[in-house]
Amino acid sequence: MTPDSAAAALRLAADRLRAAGQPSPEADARILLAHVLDRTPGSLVAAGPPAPGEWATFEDLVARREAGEPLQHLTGEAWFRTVRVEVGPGVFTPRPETEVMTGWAIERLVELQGSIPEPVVVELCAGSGAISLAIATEAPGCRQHAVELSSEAWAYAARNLRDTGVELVEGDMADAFRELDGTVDLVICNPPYVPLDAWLGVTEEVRRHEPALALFSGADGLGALRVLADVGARLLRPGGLLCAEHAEVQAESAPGIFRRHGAWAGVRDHRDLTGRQRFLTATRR
Ligand SMILES: C[S@@+](CC[C@H](N)C(=O)[O-])C[C@H]1O[C@@H](n2cnc3c(N)ncnc32)[C@H](O)[C@@H]1O
Repeated sequence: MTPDSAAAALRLAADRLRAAGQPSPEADARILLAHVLDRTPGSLVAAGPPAPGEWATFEDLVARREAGEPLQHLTGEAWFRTVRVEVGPGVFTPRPETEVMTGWAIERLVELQGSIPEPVVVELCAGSGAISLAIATEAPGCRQHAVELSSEAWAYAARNLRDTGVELVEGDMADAFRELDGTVDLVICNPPYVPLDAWLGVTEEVRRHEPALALFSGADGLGALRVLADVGARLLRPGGLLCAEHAEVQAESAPGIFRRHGAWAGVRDHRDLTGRQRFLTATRR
């Protein structure tokens, strides 16, 4: 039977999600009902009872969430800093920890715009394109390029970056943008980095629903970061900046790759909003 109010629908859904072991049952129920009713979660208090068709759709989404489908796959969207991106099966859902690294890049680009009219930016491992879209939105006026290896993920990025002017290429970062060698002002990358022995520490939801190509990169998880140290050195002009995300357990090993490389100066590691060491920055010598 259709519940007689939005509040009753939310209570029923939250009870089901709690019983299924979902960690945020109330928040998930609100986001799903808001999605079905095409409202913001904050405006649900003013919503009337769902119509029978809306209730059927909501129940279906709640059942899929009970079964462990990511919330963002059910709504088809994820928020990243100031932007919304389309996500779903086949593409990595952008994470809050990456927002801090992207903020570091945006601050540097805004500073650079004081002396360089159109800074050149390259994003490697673009996934949904969330990082490039945030840069295009928050530091407009840069000349932006992005590359993604997976054709499924590339298709999401192509939709998310349409109308931004970002040049988006499907391919391997190892060979990307050779025509820009030595001219780029900033390289940003959130590569795959989960060490294989951390596989069991990855939640079942992530293991089942995130593409393996987005997560893993060799036994120690550092394969893509080693490639990045070479590719960044090739692309950046002297004094150009690089930032790259890594796992907390790589707080020594990931910056170590750049310190030992020879092309990099000023290698530093940074913390995310929860205080964990999650991204490195370096300057091209
Ligand atoms: C952790 S995800 C990050 C996606 C996005 N930048 C973000 O922060 O949400 C890593 C991405 O790198 C892509 N990738 C893996 N190896 C790559 C390579 N050699 N060249 C380009 N992209 C690669 C994966 O397909 C995946 O989309």
